[in-house]
Amino acid sequence: MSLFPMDRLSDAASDHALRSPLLDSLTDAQRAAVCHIEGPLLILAGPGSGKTRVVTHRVAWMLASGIPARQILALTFTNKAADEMRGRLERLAPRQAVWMGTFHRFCARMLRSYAELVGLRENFSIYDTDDSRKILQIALDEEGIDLTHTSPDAIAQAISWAKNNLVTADRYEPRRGHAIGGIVEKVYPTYQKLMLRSSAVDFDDLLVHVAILLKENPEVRRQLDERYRYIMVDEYQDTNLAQYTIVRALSIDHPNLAVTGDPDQSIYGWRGANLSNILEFEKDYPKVKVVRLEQNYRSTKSILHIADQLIRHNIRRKEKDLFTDNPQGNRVRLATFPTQRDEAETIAEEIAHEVRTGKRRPRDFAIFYRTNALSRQIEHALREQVIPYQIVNGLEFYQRKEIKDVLAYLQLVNNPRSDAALLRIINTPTRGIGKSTIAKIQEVARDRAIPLLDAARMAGTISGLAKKSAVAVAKFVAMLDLIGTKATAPVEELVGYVLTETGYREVLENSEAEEDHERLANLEELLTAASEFDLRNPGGAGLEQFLEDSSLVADTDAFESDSDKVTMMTLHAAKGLEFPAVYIVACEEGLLPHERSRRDEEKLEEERRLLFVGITRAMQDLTLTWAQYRMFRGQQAPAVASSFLMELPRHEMELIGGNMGRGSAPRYLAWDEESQLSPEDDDLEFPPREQDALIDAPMYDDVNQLEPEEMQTRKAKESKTFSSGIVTAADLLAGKSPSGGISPYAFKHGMMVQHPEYGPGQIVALSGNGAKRVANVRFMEGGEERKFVIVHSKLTPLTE
Ligand SMILES: Nc1ncnc2c1ncn2[C@@H]1O[C@H](COP(=O)(O)OP(=O)(O)OP(=O)(O)O)[C@@H](O)[C@H]1O
Ligand SMILES: [Mg+2]
Repeated sequence: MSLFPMDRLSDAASDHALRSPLLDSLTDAQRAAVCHIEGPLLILAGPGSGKTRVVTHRVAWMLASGIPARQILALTFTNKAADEMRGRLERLAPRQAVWMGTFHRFCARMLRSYAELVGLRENFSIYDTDDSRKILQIALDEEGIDLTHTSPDAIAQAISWAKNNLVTADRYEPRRGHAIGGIVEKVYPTYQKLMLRSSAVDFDDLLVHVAILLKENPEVRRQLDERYRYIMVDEYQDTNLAQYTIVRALSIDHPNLAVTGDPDQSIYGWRGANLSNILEFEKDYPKVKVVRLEQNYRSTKSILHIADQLIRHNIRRKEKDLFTDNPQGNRVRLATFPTQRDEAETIAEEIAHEVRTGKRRPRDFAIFYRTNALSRQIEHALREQVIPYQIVNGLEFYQRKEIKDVLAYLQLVNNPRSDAALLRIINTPTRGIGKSTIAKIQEVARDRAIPLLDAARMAGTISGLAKKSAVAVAKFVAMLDLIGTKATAPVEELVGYVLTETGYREVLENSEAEEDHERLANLEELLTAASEFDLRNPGGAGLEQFLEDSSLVADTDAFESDSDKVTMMTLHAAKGLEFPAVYIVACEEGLLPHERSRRDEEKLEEERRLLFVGITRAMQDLTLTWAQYRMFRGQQAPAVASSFLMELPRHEMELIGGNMGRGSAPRYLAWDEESQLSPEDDDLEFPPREQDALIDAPMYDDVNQLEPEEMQTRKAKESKTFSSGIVTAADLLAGKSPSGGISPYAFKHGMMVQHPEYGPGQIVALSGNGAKRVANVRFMEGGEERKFVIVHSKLTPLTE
């Protein structure tokens, strides 16, 4: 590319900078950041201000300045972000081998070179959550721990938390009062031991191993610091201690570290991200140049204003001003729906309408939600409208059973020590190796501290093992060895071989079941993925890389930015992206903010940032929605509008009940004028956040997990339930429940209440969720205590 003649750059860089077309499209502040190459740099700025754009341009600028591509490292939070950056860079400076990718990918790559230094083999496996849970279970069994009061998930999370904070197994000390600490203390070292024995790592290990590697091997650290002289980290606000340590270790001799971040968009605290990493950057690197970007290029004034009003409610933040020269745009919409079904169907109809009238294309739309389970109903509605959509959750494909099975065979070929892989397929497809046989093999492995496959090889000599079983195991081992002979074949060939040799394909082909046909189709898709991989890696012997790629598919990877489809994703996955029209659904208490944050102000602030991230993805149109009833564990439960909605300047928004207008006809309820709040209603008090009674809002993670038949009955129930109590949006926003009473969450412990028959009393206990929320009231007269299901009761509060 001849845009930036190198010889003119060195001395008169800034002069040249003003003339380079590469820099033309940047503001002064952005240009200052792009051209600051030597020394630490902190780009601190709000959403849509061009941080990511600066990183990309900066890479192009460095290349133009003569810095070799191999010295540049750009770390992103998601593969998607890296892909996008690569795409942008390709346009600015084609065919340059700059390393761009996620921390996890970078660490996987480092570990391949230095595996032995951390006790792994070069061909180590990367276990996904499923596989690591299997190992955790073995560790629990080995330690003889029976989980009664906690779950493997909770233990796994505690271990993950420790790892992200670089607390290794030998240094783990349970916190006082931490209920599961004692279990973690026992099981964490065993889990690690088993992982090493399998020559496997979990996602967190990738980071921890590299952080420790750099800490304990000064020479390696020095070499890598030398190699990666220019490092950039986008979304730095979401780095955890392990990531921080890695970046820091690589920027000591060459402190050319540029990070971008927005503390208001820090949304991974629950995973150990540490906001102080960005806030203390200036302390770590006293000579840092700080660049602030204040202009937003993404959103309309309306959208930006709403975002700003929301985030102001966070106390733990530095205030910053963001402005935009973009037009005012449409008002942000706040829509209330009777049920989740209405919500889904109306959104789908509206999108269909805009697509059919040629106003927008499917890819202009994005729908965000707090948890994945919320997507099902919307998917259904979009399918009904024949609108193409993609769910951005790459795990989906690689999490499918048949895919994981076949990958497990490949994993064993690549790393015969992989116990999780062996356990997965030793009897899949069924080949007469039962549970007790597997248990015996496990016993031998444990006693001799050897991998399961090695124990399986000894089947003939294992005492107490029936001859038939021993033969089955021997056959299995022989088959694996046979597949192993193809290890260096192109991956597509190897996959095909596995499908035939194991009988996997045959079993599915002979099956009448529809789902087995679907499985076959998925395996065809895997073959396609393998052949594409082979094309990209013509050298062959790419099995290890293929496995690495498929296990590092994070949930934002499946995003196809070029395809013309509506995008559906969680708010977490939406980070860094932008769309012309955005819907954020299910803005309800218990969901957003999530139930988990209910008693923790810091977590609540993180939830608010999450909504802030969602809002600031929108370029032109933004709609926030909630439904008065949502299905929860098969029951329609009354929902309560998110307290965050109450923090928005509703008089500046378009408030809609049920029907969202814009061309589509009202479908469900004739919401009248009343349902729209007027500016004076702004002082309506919706259940104050701090109150205790705002608890127990249901968790919706398992909403929509129902079987189709069940769905039918539920739907019938749903419409029945709903018709029994319709209230206006205004009522609901005011905190009134569908029964016409006050929201069950407006009652708190100790509150004085009035009952028409029993007179005044005090709430002495509260329990249950939503429609089943119960208050125990002790009445003044006679001191009698009575229980009430709040939504059906005639209780009214006497005190606020
Ligand atoms: N100087 C500019 N001129 C024109 N468009 C710009 C400029 N700077 C940024 N943009 C555009 O604004 C949008 C937002 O930029 P970008 O994604 O880099 O912001 P960001 O700060 O990384 O946002 P986020 O915090 O959400 O990740 C992009 O479409 C980008 O191309
Ligand atoms: Mg960005």
